[in-house]
This record gives sequence, structure tokens and C-alpha cells, in this order.
Amino acid sequence: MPVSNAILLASDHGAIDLRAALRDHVTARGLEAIDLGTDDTASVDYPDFAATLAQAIQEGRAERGLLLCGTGVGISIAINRYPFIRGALVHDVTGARLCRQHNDANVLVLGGRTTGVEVARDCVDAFLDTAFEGGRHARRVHKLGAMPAL
Ligand SMILES: O=C(CO)[C@H](O)[C@H](O)[C@H](O)COP(=O)(O)O
Repeated sequence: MPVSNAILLASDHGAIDLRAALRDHVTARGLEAIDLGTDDTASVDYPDFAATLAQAIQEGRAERGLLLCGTGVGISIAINRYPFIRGALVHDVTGARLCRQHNDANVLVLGGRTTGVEVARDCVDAFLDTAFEGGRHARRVHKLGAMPAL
């Protein structure tokens, strides 16, 4: 399990409200929420916030993150461009559990316009409370970190 109890959060303008609800949720769980913005509803570009969160992980500010945009699609594409990130866009608790058990995901991605707050909270709980299973999954996750150049 992670050494740090800090959780990074970031989103574009499409998920301000859900990010705020999840920030409150992780704080209520006794974790430190490190919120990287965006800070208001002005239109911004999701790759910038994926980059900010990836940099925070690389700097060791936290080991895990919650990342959101309107659908979660754009920002999940962006975050997975970093080889030390395994970002999982999920829409239900089963996905949130399995992205930990099978994929050792370190960033959970959600859509502020597609996932309701109750489901999102449950997804966060599953993400935070589920351990990586290792075994055959470790072999596959290792391959993710060493994908062949084409
Ligand atoms: O990247 C996305 C779609 O895959 C996100 O949903 C963005 O938040 C969305 O594209 C932003 O759209 P907007 O019309 O500029 O608010």
C-alpha cells in the first residue's frame, strides 16, 4: 500500500463540482487532498492539468491521483502519455476495483459530466481500498512500463 496518505486531484472546467465533492470525500477519509486546480469555471485545456498532476507524482508529492475532465476521455489519453502513470478511466465500482487489482493503476480518471457524485465516491473508495494482486498481473504491468518502440 502507498507510503503517503496524500491524494492529488486535478481537473479541467468540465469537472469542477465533482472534483470538489471528491476533495471533500478524501479529506473526510482522513487523507490529505492536494488540489492542483483548475480553480474556476473558465475554459482550460485538459492536457495541462494532466501534465501538472504527472509532475506532482514525479516529484513525490503523492503516489496516487484523481483526475477528471468532462468525460474523462481526453485527460485519460493525456495522463497515459507518461510512462510512470497507469491511469484508468472508470464508470463503475467494478472498474475502479479491477484497475487496482489487475493494473496497479495509480491515477483514477472520472468524468464530471458522465458520472454522478455517489458513484464517483464509491469508485474513489474502491480505488483507495483495493490492493494490486500481483502474480500474472505483475508480468503484464511490467510490460506496460517497457512497451516496445515501433
Ligand atoms: O476531453 C474531453 C472529452 O473527451 C473532456 O470532456 C473535456 O472536458 C471537454 O472536451 C471540454 O469541452 P468544452 O466544450 O470545452 O467544455
